[in-house]
Amino acid sequence: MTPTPSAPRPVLVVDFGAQYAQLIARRVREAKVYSEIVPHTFTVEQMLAKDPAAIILSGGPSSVYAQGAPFVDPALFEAGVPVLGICYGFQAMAKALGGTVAQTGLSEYGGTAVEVCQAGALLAGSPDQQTAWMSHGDAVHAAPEGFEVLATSAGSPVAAFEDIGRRLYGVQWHPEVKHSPLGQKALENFLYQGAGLAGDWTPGNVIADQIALIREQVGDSRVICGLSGGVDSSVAAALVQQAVGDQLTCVFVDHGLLRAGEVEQVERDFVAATGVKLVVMDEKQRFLAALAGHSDPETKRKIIGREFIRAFEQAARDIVADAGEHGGEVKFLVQGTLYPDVVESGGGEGTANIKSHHNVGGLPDDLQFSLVEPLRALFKDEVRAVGRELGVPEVIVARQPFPGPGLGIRIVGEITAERLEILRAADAIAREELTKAGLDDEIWQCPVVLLADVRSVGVQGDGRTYGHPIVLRPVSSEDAMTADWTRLPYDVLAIISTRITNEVKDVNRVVLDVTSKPPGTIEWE
Ligand SMILES: Nc1ncnc2c1ncn2[C@@H]1O[C@H](COP(=O)(O)OP(=O)(O)OP(=O)(O)O)[C@@H](O)[C@H]1O
Ligand SMILES: O=c1[nH]c(=O)c2[nH+]cn([C@@H]3O[C@H](COP(=O)(O)O)[C@@H](O)[C@H]3O)c2[nH]1
Ligand SMILES: NC(=O)CC[C@H](N)C(=O)O
Ligand SMILES: [Mg+2]
Repeated sequence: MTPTPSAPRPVLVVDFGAQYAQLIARRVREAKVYSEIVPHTFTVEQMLAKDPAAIILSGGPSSVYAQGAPFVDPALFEAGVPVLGICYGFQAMAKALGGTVAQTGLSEYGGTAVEVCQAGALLAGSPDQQTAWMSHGDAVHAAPEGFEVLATSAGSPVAAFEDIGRRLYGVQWHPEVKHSPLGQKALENFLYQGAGLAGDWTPGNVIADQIALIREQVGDSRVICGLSGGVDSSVAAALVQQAVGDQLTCVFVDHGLLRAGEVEQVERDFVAATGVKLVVMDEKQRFLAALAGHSDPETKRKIIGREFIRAFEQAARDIVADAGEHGGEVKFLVQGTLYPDVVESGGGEGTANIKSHHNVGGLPDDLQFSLVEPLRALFKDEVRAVGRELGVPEVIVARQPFPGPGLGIRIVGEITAERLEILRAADAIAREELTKAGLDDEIWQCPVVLLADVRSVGVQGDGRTYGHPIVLRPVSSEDAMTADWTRLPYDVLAIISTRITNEVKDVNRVVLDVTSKPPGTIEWE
């Protein structure tokens, strides 16, 4: 498999199990510096192999002095790479370099007053007194030799420090959260002054770089793109089309797990809007047969991932056959894979496997295609920015996400044609009413889920029913890594509930999911 082309020199965020590692990476990108997350199990060599422009050590739940706590190899500080430690990362840095860290007896959670004794480079532009958002029980009591103490707070004798000569910096608080009003300023001080970075990266930079990389990777071969009509694959297809023109054919797989009206919409609107060559594969029977009898979410995801590839292989054979003797092999498969798909699938870099996204962790071992994934390093809102810059129509760029495995991961239980029909009907009603109420822009997406293995007693038309519940899962999010449930108006919920229970057979109850992510994920499987 040909590796995906490389990204620019990254600022690595080393994740010590922080709630906010993603957020740190995003804030760095907002400062126009490219950033990636790596697990703390990465060795110094593995980090340096990525040629980092700087390194940020994240917070984390452990205590640096506890047995088995993750630690920082002091060799990292000898490598000449600028480093910023945040909270746990700050404490780990202090300990590794000979400072002392202990419990203070005064934990600081939430907005905390910080006194800046000298601003130095890291806190340049900060007033003497500021509020910063803290979340810790341990504190640095003595800074390592060579460091200047920049700030203190009631519970943190050393709340920030720096060693300008060695380009090492640290803060006890969380500059990445919006509740630290001067947080972004401190991060930018680190990136621009501390690490001397230019701040000239934007998601739009990706376009020229990726077009060049795609040309280099693909040469004059034929390419297919798995196209769903969603944001990611549409933007990926637009990029590849700019790079290699009509070497590209888009392949839309109708796996029978789509929502009502979706095939028609992609066939008609997408082609009209973009002019791409599109092949539609009717693979409903293949997927249904392969999924029969399976109810475990990961098993379903792996089957769907595998069958997608089988369908792409068939499409590739068809394309070659159609082209006759003029046709070369189709060696490349373009996918609209994003950074969150990679992170959640375990990323192959030591992060936990939350769920196997069909296009990453769900790929079969015998994959023959080389993957072309120009958006693999980006978050969704960044992909939308790239799409807008490429001129992809707003109706596509602004679309709510819909997962590749579709309704297959929204039926909790075994997938059957009958259950798909029930869910498709309920989903169509929810979407219609949300659109009618003008709520589409307010929500990120609203999965509608059928609890196929659950039944409850109801009363309809004076008779007893024993039907299934439908779950509504409206969420708001910036990048799908974290989400909150959307507070939909009660009257809209009431209409949806009444219509679903009246119009969809076998459904006698509608429930609302009021869980944020974490702890719940957006989809139920
Ligand atoms: N029905 C489909 N036919 C062909 N390829 C698909 C289909 N569904 C998903 N894919 C492929 O899997 C990738 C991941 O799917 P995903 O749903 O994350 O992205 P998307 O559909 O492009 O965008 P969005 O997240 O906005 O729905 C897609 O980018 C596309 O390459
Ligand atoms: O293409 C996809 N293939 C998948 O296997 C998959 N699983 C989840 N999703 C979508 O990803 C986002 C985050 O979802 P979760 O909170 O459920 O992990 C949400 O937008 C989900 O709809 C998927 N998209
Ligand atoms: N948020 C953090 O990184 C906390 C660090 C450490 N666990 C403490 O309590 O001090
Ligand atoms: Mg999709």
